Amino acid sequence: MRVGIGYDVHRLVKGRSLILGGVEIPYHLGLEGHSDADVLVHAVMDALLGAAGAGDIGRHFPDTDLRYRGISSLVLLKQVINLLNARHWEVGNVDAVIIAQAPKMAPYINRMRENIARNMFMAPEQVNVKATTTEKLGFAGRGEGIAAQAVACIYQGQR
Ligand SMILES: Nc1ccn([C@@H]2O[C@H](COP(=O)(O)O)[C@@H](O)[C@H]2O)c(=O)n1
Ligand SMILES: C[C@@]1(CO)OP(=O)(O)OP(=O)(O)OC[C@H]1O
Repeated sequence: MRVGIGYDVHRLVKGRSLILGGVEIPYHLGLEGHSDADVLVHAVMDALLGAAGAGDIGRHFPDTDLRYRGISSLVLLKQVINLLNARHWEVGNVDAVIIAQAPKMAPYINRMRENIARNMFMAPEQVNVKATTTEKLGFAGRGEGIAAQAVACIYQGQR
């Protein structure tokens, strides 16, 4: 069994959609990035790749590659799972936290969890998503960006 950690930050800007865990959240700002900038899914992918000793998302999906421009991060998540499965890794569970002063994530958490689990070929019970503010401290607290952290546990499946 192995564990991995993932952390990502994206800047909040005007003129972009706010997509977290594959859910489009109504808000006057969205996250800037080459892909859909789904910071939550990025943290989950990095946790999975880290657990497998397989680098990080920047290495697998470079932001200089036009194929990834505007892509749904859930599509990339599925590719990460396929990569892990090809190395005989199965995922035990994933736990993640979104760090955002606003908007309120609670109404969307279950859909995020279901989206992430579905794209990992897992049951929703194997995925946990949480949210916290930073009590208005730091970049997240000032609403300049959103961060996410994740941990993943993987194990070698039957060959
Ligand atoms: N963007 C957010 C942040 C937090 N929540 C929920 O509120 C609870 C309390 O947050 P604190 O930062 O004050 O501890 C937290 O446990 C989440 O359930 C949220 O929905 N969206
Ligand atoms: C996901 C990728 C895919 O091109 O693009 P971004 O959305 O910019 O995300 P980031 O976390 O900055 O880096 C990983 C990128 O390679």
